[in-house]
Amino acid sequence: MKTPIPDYLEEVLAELRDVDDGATADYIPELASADPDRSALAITSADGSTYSAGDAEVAFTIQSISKPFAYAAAIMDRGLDGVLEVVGVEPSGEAFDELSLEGETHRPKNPMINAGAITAHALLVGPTTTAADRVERIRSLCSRLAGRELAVDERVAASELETADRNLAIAHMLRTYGIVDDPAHELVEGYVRQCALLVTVEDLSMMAATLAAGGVQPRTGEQLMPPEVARQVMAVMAAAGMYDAAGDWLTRVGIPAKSGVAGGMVGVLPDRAGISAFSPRLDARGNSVRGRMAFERLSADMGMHLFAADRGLPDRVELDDDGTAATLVLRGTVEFTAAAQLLDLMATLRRDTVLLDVSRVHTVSDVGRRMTLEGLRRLRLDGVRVQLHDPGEVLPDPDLGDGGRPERR
Ligand SMILES: NC(=O)CC[C@H](N)C(=O)O
Repeated sequence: MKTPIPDYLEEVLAELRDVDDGATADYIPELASADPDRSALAITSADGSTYSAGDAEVAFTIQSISKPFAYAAAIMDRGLDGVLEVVGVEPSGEAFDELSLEGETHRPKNPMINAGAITAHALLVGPTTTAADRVERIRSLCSRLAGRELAVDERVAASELETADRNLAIAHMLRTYGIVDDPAHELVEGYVRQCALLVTVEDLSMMAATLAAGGVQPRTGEQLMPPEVARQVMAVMAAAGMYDAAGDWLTRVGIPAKSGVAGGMVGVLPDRAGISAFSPRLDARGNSVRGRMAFERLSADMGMHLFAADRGLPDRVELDDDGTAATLVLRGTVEFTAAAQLLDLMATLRRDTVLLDVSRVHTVSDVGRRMTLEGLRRLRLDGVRVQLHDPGEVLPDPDLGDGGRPERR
């Protein structure tokens, strides 16, 4: 069998295919000409499995999604206190490119709006750094987070620089209050090149999954930032990642997220997954229209709202295999992560008989149940004899779609 998660992501995208509200960003000429119909989704679980659908191979510029990662790098390079001295953590309730600072301190309100992001960029590496070293710092960190070498799209960077009056105004404003010292043009050029890093949805989901896993890149196992830094970044994303839509987003979708004007979007679910979407048409606030709708659907379907308190103990799955028959043992609470692991195991097993043992499971979420039954259904379609050991009835009425049931053991 084949794991059904990409099929599900395809289905979410298919449902959004006719949505053509919004428009590509027009203040950066190179972005205005992007193909607006592209769309893609990806999820990387906290254990490093990536599932994607749609135009997953298309690269686009990271734009503002670089901000949380540059903030992480600035904290690692200067310490949290050093960063908090010049950039706050309060939601601004304003547009991303607003020329605004806190009243008394003159700090930018948070690192997710441009004023705070340009300041965080200025903090990279150390006080006597060159512009090129700052860009290399963020490029190399993002590359290690994504698990492959990322490059700057110099055409997009050059195009944005031609129309960068607003960001230049922000940098000059920051200089007048002594928040940054470097020449405004140099800072904006570096920041714009940071925003022009080319990524795919799979890269973004892996970068987000690293935050979700407390700074450990789930595929390489490398600790790329201390857990406290990952936590700080995710908390600021929750407070301010969606700019002036942050409160609406956090209550409705419940996934700390960050969007970019090229149409990308990432979300983080601590201990669970990194999620990403791509679709270039933006709403008035600069967030991808289809991306927003895809996140709403994923959150609702998969029970991903951060404040839905129904998770219980961490879940897991184990395999007991004697060569002809395999027993899959689920434990704890079964929601997306354990069910995705279960489906991955089912997809690689080549056995005549598969017994699913749920005797040690205490709760199965709705998404856990649907994913588990779909896996059993697909195994049976492949001609596998499927059996279920469920003395506690945690999977009541296990209909495999066609009215059939697994054999009871
Ligand atoms: N929201 C965004 O993605 C904005 C990023 C863009 N480079 C800018 O600074 O205007």
